[in-house]
Amino acid sequence: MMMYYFIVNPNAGSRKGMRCWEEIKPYLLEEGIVFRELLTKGEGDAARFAERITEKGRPDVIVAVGGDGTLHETVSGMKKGTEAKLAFIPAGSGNDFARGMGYSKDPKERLRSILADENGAVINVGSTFAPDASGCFLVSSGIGYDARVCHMVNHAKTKKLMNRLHMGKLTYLGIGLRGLFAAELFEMRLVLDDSREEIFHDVLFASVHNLPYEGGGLKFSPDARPDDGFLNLCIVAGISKAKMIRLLSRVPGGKHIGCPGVYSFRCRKAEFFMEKPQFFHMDGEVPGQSCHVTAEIGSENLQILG
Ligand SMILES: Nc1ncnc2c1ncn2[C@@H]1O[C@H](COP(=O)(O)OP(=O)(O)OP(=O)(O)O)[C@@H](O)[C@H]1O
Repeated sequence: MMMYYFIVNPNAGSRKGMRCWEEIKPYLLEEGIVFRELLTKGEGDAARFAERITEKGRPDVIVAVGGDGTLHETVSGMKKGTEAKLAFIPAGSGNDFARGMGYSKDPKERLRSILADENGAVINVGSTFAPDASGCFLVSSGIGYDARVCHMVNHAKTKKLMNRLHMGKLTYLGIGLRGLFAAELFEMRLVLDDSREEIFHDVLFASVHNLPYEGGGLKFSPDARPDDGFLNLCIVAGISKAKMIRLLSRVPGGKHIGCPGVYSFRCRKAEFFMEKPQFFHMDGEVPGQSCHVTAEIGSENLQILG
C-alpha cells in the first residue's frame, strides 16, 4: 500500500514547522490517512530520511514540511528515477519555492490539495557541478554576490534572533548591503549549451533560475518556469557599484530585467569559468568556492503533488 511520509523540520521558520505539523496531524488522523511522521533534528536528517524511503522503490509520497532548506535536503536525498512522489507544505522563513509555485500559505489547504492530487505534475530539477561539490536545486543556483550573501546569512548569529522577531528579511537586507560594498567584482567566461561563449567583466553575480523568486521573495527571474526544461540565467556585470545598488532595489518587483548591466539568457546548460574561486550556492546552500561551476537542467525530473 502507498504510504505518506511526512518529513517535518519542527524548527523551520522559528518553530512554524512544528505549529504547522500540529495543525495537520489531527486532520490526517481524522481522515484515516496512513502516514509516518519523521521529525528532523538537524542538518542532513531530511536527506537521510528521503534516501531510506526511496530505497524501497515504491510509489510512496514524501511530504516535506518546513522551509526551502528542508525541501532542498529532501530532494537531494531522493534516489534518481524514484517512483516516489514529492509534496511540500511551506513553513519556513523564505518560502521561495512555495511562492514561485503559487502555493497557499494555509497548511490545511495545502494538505487537502496534496491528498486530492493523484497524478501530480512534473517539475525539472537542476544540477550544479563543481570539482569539489555537486548537488541539485529546485529554485536557483548562483555564483558570486548572491551565493556570498547566502553564505553570510547561513552563518549569521543574528538570523535566528531576527527570525524569532519575524524580521528575517532585515537580516538579508543588512547582509545584502554589507556584501555589496565588500563584493569583489570578477571576470567570467560563460559557455551556454556547449556552443555559445560570452566574456563578462566586473561581474557581481550570475544565477540560474528554475522558479522566479530567490532570497525570500526577490523576483530575480520573472519568466522562470519549473516545467519548461530551461534555466533562466541572470547576470549583473559591467556597471558601477552605485548603479548596482540602484539596480538591486528594482529586483523585488522583477523590474531589473532589461536594465543596463543586466544580461538574461535561456539555456539548458551554463558553464562558468572564473580566474579566482567564487562562492556558489544551490537553493541557498553554499558548499564552498570554485573557479569552474556548471549548472544544467532537464535530465532529472520529479513528480510533485498538490
Ligand atoms: N530540528 C532542527 N533544528 C534545527 N535545525 C534543523 C532541524 N532540522 C533540520 N534543520 C536544519 O535547518 C535548515 C533550515 O531549515 P529550513 O529551510 O526548513 O527553515 P528556514 O531556514 O526557517 O526556512 P527557509 O529556508 O525557507 O528560509 C535545514 O536545511 C536543516 O539543515
